Amino acid sequence: MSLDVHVEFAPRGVALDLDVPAGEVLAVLGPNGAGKSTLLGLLAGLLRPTAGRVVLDGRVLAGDGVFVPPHRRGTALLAQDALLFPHLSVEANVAFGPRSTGTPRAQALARARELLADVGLADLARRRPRELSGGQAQRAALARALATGPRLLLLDEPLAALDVTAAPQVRQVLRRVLRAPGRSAVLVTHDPLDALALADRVVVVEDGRVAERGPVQDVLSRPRSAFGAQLAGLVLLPGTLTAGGLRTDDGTVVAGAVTGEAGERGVALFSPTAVSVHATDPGGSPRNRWSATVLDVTPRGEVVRLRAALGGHDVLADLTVAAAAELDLVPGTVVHLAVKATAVRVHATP
Ligand SMILES: Nc1ncnc2c1ncn2[C@@H]1O[C@H](COP(=O)(O)OP(=O)(O)OP(=O)(O)O)[C@@H](O)[C@H]1O
Repeated sequence: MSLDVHVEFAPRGVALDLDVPAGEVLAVLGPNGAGKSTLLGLLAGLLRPTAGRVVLDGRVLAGDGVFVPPHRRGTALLAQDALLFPHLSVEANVAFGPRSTGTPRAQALARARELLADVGLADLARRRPRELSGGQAQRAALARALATGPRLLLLDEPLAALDVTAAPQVRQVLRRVLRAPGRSAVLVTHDPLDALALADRVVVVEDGRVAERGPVQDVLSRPRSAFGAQLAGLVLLPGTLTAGGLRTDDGTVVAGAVTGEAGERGVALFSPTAVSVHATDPGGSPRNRWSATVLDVTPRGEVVRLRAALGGHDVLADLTVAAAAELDLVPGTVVHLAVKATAVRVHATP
């Protein structure tokens, strides 16, 4: 599967160019109203482009006078809310798509149970949707989306409606499902962690246009667009997961809350506001204490942003102007950075 998109939707000022090579997951990030949902609508066949084309695997889905309706596109959409049929059991919800395209009942149910097992819901197959938690319902909706055997999965903020305990579980399930061979997807999200954990590449959409694109870690660590820069409020340290965090390739040990298995590649991520800066090793409770070399200092409104080299990586820290004045932050100075382990998220990446 490969997706080639060059579309306009004039009523909303949207004109987007993007492609998804076979087997890749593309994250679409951008501010409110940028055109992300419009893009998914154009891909799913809910909106008809005013110009341009959507081509999936060499087949024109929209454009050149062609408009393939949603149910014939080979795409499946997973929305923020699970939207399960309330009167059907979970397994009947999952079997619904295959049944409606003529798959015999027994076969559709068998496939539904397999998919429910894949998303960790084998034991809940006979329940009604109202008897599921939000995270379980979203996993059932994912199984239902997969049941039609889509060539392209479209995910619209799939974790946004979930609470802080359910989101990591569903993110893990999504990660496994999206990494299955040959699976391609477009994932609209607000959360850079979703992009890091689930996607190969990212496009940042602003004002209906692609503002930047590239591998997720590149865009998030060296953003060029305004929205990307907003996300770049984050520090990203790539490395290998350990039981309690991550070790970078140059040996920095980072403690944090880990999602994933020791030995997997991943990133540690934290906010520059979580970093405290000291002239001498502060000792004490924060579990992450590193020495780093000052690269530069930039005023940013109320705070001063310090960029320092930690091994081969840049770390950012936001300090008050008073704190910055007390420290001698000239380039080349060695400073001590401290970050509480509770402020650090470590996640496996594709
Ligand atoms: N149903 C609609 N009718 C008319 N205009 C719309 C409609 N939905 C969205 N728009 C407009 O189209 C533009 C793109 O909106 P879209 O919903 O695609 O953005 P988005 O990036 O998905 O935003 P969000 O992150 O808030 O969901 C915005 O200017 C929006 O106001």
